[in-house]
Amino acid sequence: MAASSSASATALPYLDKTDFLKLQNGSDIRGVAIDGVEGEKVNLTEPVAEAIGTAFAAWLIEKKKADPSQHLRVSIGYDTRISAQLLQNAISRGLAGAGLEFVHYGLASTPAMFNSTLTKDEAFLCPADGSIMITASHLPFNRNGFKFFTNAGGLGKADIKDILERAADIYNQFTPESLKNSEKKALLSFKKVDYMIAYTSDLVKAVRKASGNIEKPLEGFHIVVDAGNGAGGFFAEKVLKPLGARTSGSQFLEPDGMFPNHIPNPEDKAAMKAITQAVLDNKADLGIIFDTDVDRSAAVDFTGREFNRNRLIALMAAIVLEEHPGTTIVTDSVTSDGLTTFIEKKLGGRHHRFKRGYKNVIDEAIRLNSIGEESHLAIETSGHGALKENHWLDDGAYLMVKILNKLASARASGKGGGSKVLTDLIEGLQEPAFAIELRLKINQFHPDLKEGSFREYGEDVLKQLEKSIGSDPSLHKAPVNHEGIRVSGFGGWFLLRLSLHDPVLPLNIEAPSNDDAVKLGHAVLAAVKDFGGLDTSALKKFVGAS
Ligand SMILES: O=P(O)(O)OC[C@H]1O[C@H](O)[C@H](O)[C@@H](O)[C@@H]1O
Repeated sequence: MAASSSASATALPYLDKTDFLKLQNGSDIRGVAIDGVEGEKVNLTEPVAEAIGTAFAAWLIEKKKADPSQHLRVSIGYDTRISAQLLQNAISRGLAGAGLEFVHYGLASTPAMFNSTLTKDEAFLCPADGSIMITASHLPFNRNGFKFFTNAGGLGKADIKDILERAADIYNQFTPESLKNSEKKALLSFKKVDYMIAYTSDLVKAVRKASGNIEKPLEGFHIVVDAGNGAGGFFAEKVLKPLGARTSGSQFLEPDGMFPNHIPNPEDKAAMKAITQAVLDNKADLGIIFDTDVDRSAAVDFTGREFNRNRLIALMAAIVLEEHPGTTIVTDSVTSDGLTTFIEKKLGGRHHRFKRGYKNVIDEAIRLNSIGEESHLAIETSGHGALKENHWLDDGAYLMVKILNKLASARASGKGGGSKVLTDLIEGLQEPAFAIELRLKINQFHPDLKEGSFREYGEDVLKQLEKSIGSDPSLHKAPVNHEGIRVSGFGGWFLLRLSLHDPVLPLNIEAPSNDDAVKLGHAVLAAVKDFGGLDTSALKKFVGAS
């Protein structure tokens, strides 16, 4: 392990609970880990990360009702961000200081880290009692953060708040001696394994099994991967090649935390354009793209048609509903009306449109199963997706495995090669001619906001919108809606809701034409225009009122 800079610290700057709570991002921790962006001060320092490590240890000991002699084991992995190793070493010191064992996995994916809590194999020092992924997903290079797992899944919002509150107390009790002591302990207990071997071999086995135990079920397929210089490069080498696929033309597989080619994010237009181009240039059968830490993915068929957002959900729903007829597909709130029709009328399933947030969607699917409604797939337009058969693990790589299974089994049953089998699966999906997302910022410093509570202010905006559409006969509020205000009209719909993390009201509009979308935009603008703390400039520009 690298030497610590924190251990030489004499006095750390005082930080209170609020400083720590600012690092919470829903069910993740995220902050600025290194300098390099003007105006963005580092707040995820090494001592802060060390305190978070100790706090997670305390949380885990309580959760597992472990006694101190048990030495719980925690696996730690990271994506390609340049601050990864510093944070890994700091959080390891925090765990070691609290008497826990830790195992470094090095470059890994978020789903692999969760998987390490389920794997039963002492050769890989598994199962881990807890697991930490160091990642900030698709955010810029200077950010980083942590996701935590136990075998019960990813930690939720309340757990993260608890850990950050504990971390604030721990941080303020650090002394030069205690920091030195945890560094010594960490050096003594350092262990490293290449867990990605275990994880990728599970993925390979899954595809072989689905094809009827053929060793190279993807022989003859040409599949290109775009990892955007994130952690997903392993998929070409360690999954596709052993299965027999040709992967030439794959791009940006090398780890580079400056992300020099494009943002690793299947929701990003430039990223999707890059993989589409790679498919067409290489005349490949299929393209696969991942986000930085591989919990999100998307694909591209041989004609360059993107399987992302609603189309990815439609494709996954078609695959899952073949295996589990009638099952419920849980999705996020910004999915299209056409997707509902497709899932319910064409595939014979039920579409349960829930809230935004991958954890919300997964937890809802688990809840439905617990009350007797069968659900096998929880998936977001963002490319996050989890299947019941895969322990509800939020795993972009496993979504792609399901697609590969389909290719391999179609070929094995003589239905031909290529990815047309996938394209055919979503035939009949109606897509809106026009779709847009506008993000309306709430100015937290505006005098209209009482004590800066943007949530309350956002709720007031939503209430006003609800009132206003009630008096417009061309607009109809969705009878069932779990988040924000969803309204149909002019052949389309809009949804205004509070962002999960930011002082923002995202507005999604889908309509048969730009003109219809503008009419829906006008309806929203008319309702919210008097809210001085809401920045409606993007909406005004869209409807041509600026
Ligand atoms: O509410 P928003 O700001 O649009 O963000 C919502 C999104 O945030 C993160 O990216 C989560 O990983 C997604 O699961 C979630 O859907």
